[in-house]
Order: sequence, then C-alpha cells, then structure tokens
Amino acid sequence: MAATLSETARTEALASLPGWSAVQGRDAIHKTFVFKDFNEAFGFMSRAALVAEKADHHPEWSNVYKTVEVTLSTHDAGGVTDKDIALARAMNAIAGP
Ligand SMILES: C[C@H](O)[C@H](O)[C@H]1CNC2=NC(N)=NC(=O)C2=N1
Repeated sequence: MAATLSETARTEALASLPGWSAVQGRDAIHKTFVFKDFNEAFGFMSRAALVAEKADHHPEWSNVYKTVEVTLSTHDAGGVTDKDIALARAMNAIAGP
C-alpha cells in the first residue's frame, strides 16, 4: 500500500498543481473545476473516470451543471499519496488550460 505524503511533500506537490488545495480537517486534496457548460463538465468526468478506473484509484466527486467538485484521498492509506497527486495531474491535463 502506498504511504501518505508528509505535509512538506504534499505542500510541494500542491505547488505544482494549479487549483488544488489541501482540505481542512482531513488528509485530502480538493479542486473545483468550472467548465463552459454541462457537456464539457460531463466530458471531463467521462475521460477522468477512464483514467481512474485504469489506475484503480477513484475520486470523490459531484457535478452540478458545469461545475465538478473533486476530492482526492487514498482510502486504503488514510490520506494523500502519490496516487492522488498523479490523478490530480491527469485531471488538470484532461481539463486543459
Ligand atoms: C480493492 C481496490 O483496489 C481498492 O478498494 C481501491 C479502489 N479505489 C480506490 N480509490 C481511492 N481513492 N482510494 C483507495 O484506497 C482505493 N482503493
């Protein structure tokens, strides 16, 4: 099982992940993605779901119209691991600039 990142390592990783921040009161990271419309938001979720399933690492997320709220944490490890950082990076790449 992957080890949770130290606070320093997590902070360093977050510095290279635009839009992502640490969740207060829980070892997890969060980002609010806002798209042009529902079609863009759901397209993002579809592509991210394929990446997540392939990695066997799944987001906590919700969608309202063009907004997708994402929280990442490795449940088996009880906190943020490299798997969450990798998925966050992939999600940023999928969402585009
Ligand atoms: C059995 C299976 O590999 C595990 O339950 C996986 C599935 N997806 C997961 N996703 C997340 N976010 N954390 C996990 O610990 C996790 N574990």
